[in-house]
Amino acid sequence: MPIHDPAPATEPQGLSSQQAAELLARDGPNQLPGSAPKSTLAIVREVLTEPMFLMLLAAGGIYLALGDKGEALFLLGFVFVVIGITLVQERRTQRALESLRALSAPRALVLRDGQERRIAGTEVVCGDLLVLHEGDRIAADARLLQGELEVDESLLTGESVPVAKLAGDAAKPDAGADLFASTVITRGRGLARVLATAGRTAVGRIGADLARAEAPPSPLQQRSRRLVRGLGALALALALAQVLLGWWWNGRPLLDSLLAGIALAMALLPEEIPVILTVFLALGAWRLTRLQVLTRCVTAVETLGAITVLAVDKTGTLTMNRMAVAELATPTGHWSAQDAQELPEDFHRLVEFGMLATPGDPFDPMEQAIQRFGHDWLRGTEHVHDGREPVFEYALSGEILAMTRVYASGAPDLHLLATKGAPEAVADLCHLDAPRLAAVRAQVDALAERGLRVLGVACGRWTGQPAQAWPPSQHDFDFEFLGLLALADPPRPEVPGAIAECRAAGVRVVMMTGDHPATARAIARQVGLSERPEVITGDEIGQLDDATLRERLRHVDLCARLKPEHKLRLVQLLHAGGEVVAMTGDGVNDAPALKAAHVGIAMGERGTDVAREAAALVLLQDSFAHIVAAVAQGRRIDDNLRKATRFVFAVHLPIVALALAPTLLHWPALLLPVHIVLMELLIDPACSIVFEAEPAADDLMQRPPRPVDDSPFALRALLPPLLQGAGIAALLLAAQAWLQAQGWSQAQGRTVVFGALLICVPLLILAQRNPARAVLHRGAAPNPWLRPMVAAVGLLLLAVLAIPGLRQLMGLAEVGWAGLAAGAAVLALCLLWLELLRLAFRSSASARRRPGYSAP
Ligand SMILES: Nc1ncnc2c1ncn2[C@@H]1O[C@H](COP(=O)(O)OP(=O)(O)OP(=O)(O)O)[C@@H](O)[C@H]1O
Ligand SMILES: [Cu+]
Repeated sequence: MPIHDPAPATEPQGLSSQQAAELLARDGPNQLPGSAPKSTLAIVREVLTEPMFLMLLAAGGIYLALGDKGEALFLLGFVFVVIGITLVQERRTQRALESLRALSAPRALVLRDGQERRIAGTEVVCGDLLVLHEGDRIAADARLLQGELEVDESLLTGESVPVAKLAGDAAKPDAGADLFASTVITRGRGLARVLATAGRTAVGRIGADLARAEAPPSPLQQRSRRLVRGLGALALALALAQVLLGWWWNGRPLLDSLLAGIALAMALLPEEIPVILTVFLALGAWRLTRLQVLTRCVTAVETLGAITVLAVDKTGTLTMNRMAVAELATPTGHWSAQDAQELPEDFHRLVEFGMLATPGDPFDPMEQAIQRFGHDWLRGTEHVHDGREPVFEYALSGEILAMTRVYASGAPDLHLLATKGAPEAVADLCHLDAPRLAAVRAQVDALAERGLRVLGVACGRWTGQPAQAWPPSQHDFDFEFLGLLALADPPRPEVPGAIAECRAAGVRVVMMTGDHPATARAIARQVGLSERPEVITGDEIGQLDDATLRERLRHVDLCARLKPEHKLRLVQLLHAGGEVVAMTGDGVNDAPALKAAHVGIAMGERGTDVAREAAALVLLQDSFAHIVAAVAQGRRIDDNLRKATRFVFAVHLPIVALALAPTLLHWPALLLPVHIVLMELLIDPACSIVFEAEPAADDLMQRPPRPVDDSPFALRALLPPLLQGAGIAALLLAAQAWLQAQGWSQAQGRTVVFGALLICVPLLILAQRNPARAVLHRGAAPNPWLRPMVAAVGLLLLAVLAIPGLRQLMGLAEVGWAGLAAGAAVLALCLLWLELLRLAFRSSASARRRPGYSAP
């Protein structure tokens, strides 16, 4: 093996875009079969098996049997309306989910026309050159041509130990250079040529189902399922009671009683609840994409609103990740780039070895900054060694925060070493004596205090037999300490505002960084993250037991020099302490912590595939402000979910009461199936469209996070709407009784009651909006769907009152001005009841409100 680097013959070009397009057309997209979107047919089939639909059919059938063709046609006509609404809703939801899936589909970095290009994984074709980095999921079967990799192939082999891959020949089969689609690179970089795509890959052949396993149901989903099951059973029992009571007790014909039972069951079935959940979360996720936040796990949308701790890394999230070397320090001197005209000779060796310790064409912005700096300030000197490749490399590891590159020299058994890394680690490698160590520490602190990221640089020589066995550790060399490179990375301008917003919202922000404590503290001060200067480091964390660490965590917002396993432990401890934790991360090693957090957030721009796949959310633009905006969006969705749930309960109670009470009171039937179907037709879109579009409350980010286990289905949450509904039911029943006593016909009474009930739908929508405002108050941010909803109710009412055929079909009668007056009076009383309830609950709520948020 030659010691001197064989210069690459030509720069690899990759395919041309035209070749790639032709190959794509010939071979088809690089996609494993499976996961096709739901077809219209499947949706229709789903609708056809829904209880609501079956009951509509049954009711229509009974009307036919009774010889009431008009009613039968009317109900069967609704069947189509119901299918239509469901289809539209499903399509909306599906579209939202599909656009998410398309965005989160795997991507690949390829060389095309000689340029690196990031394309969708499905567009990779045979012959493409893949540029591979640590943390990538390989897009297709390929052969490694350049570089060295370690790959996790557990997906194929079940073997969890990473496999080493060495560059091989593109033409010859070579097991050591073969890469397989869907396996993950855990270390290294490389260039590989694609050999097979789609179903022709190794995974494709074994038919592995890589579609992400469905996430387990969230607590909210579990609760809603339990509720739906309970209400369903109740509906069945009450409907049965209704039939039997009507038949035996009231002596009505069986078919009539059956109709009444079906009507009651329709009113009771809580089919809106699951619809609300799916629609709100799916559309919520879709709305988040507009904030450049991609949702990989839809239930995270709901958890976002309950976040109490936001654990963020520093570089790229709080800062711009736009690094530049700002200052240099050697044991004897200090240099600052500001106002400098030239770089004195004394600093040349420091910069030269800083560059030698860095790949020539680096991926890491920090390393790019070092190369850029060197090229700017050492231009024309003999210290720049472009194109010189090391013969061996020691990578950065958890144990030693430094990396060494080994170069061949002119002499056959002499090698030059260049090292850079965390200053402590480099000083340690150089075995500095106590006074020199103290001097370096003072220099590091002074630089870090200004928010700079500090790296130590050292050089070394090694005389030994090359290429046979390299010493196992960097500690086996002798190094000479050259000095410090200090890099500036300015804070993002939007971060201080976003952090203030978090504080107002009762969300604690904790910094978890791998950087030096003093740098962490300085950046935290610059962005206003914490007034508490205390920093806890990874080493300290390693020495504390869980109880002590949890106690410390209450008072410390800054965690520095963390390794990934520390991050995992911190997240778990916060979790165990009752916090709801969102955490950002980007590296391969961050994946476990991202999974452990309630909401793992991967940084899309610099994040690895592995981090993305472990996270629930992916930021398409790495900015802290987007996270905070997403939290606000999560809170809004949670609010609206609660409003819609309250509405469902409030509006169904009067319907149920008006269907059930007449049987118990020996009255003739008041609400018929047609009425109930008409009501349901209004309720469905009210839930899934009007409430979904409800704008955020003004105090959304000024109140503490909701408790995690605060269920929207708890009795405490449902008491106000149940009382609203009960009051309205009582008023409507009283109206019917009073009108009958005044000698109005049964149909006239029903007309007044049904008309009032219709108008109560928009009233009840308004009543769920903001308890701080009167029911009829116009909110500051209007809901675009409110007017159409009110108009629809008005038109419907007008139609059933004014069109004689329709009126007769619905069992209604002309009521005249007296009827209108009676209806208006009932509605006024309903409104009064809603207002009284609102005021009562508001004062009890403000008495109960917790005294502000106190940091745990
Ligand atoms: N390419 C590198 N070469 C040498 N040292 C490095 C390199 N990358 C990181 N280090 C050292 O390792 C330390 C930890 O790096 P790490 O990448 O874990 O930080 P981080 O978690 O990215 O920090 P942050 O939270 O700011 O994003 C750095 O402070 C630096 O001293
Ligand atoms: Cu309903």
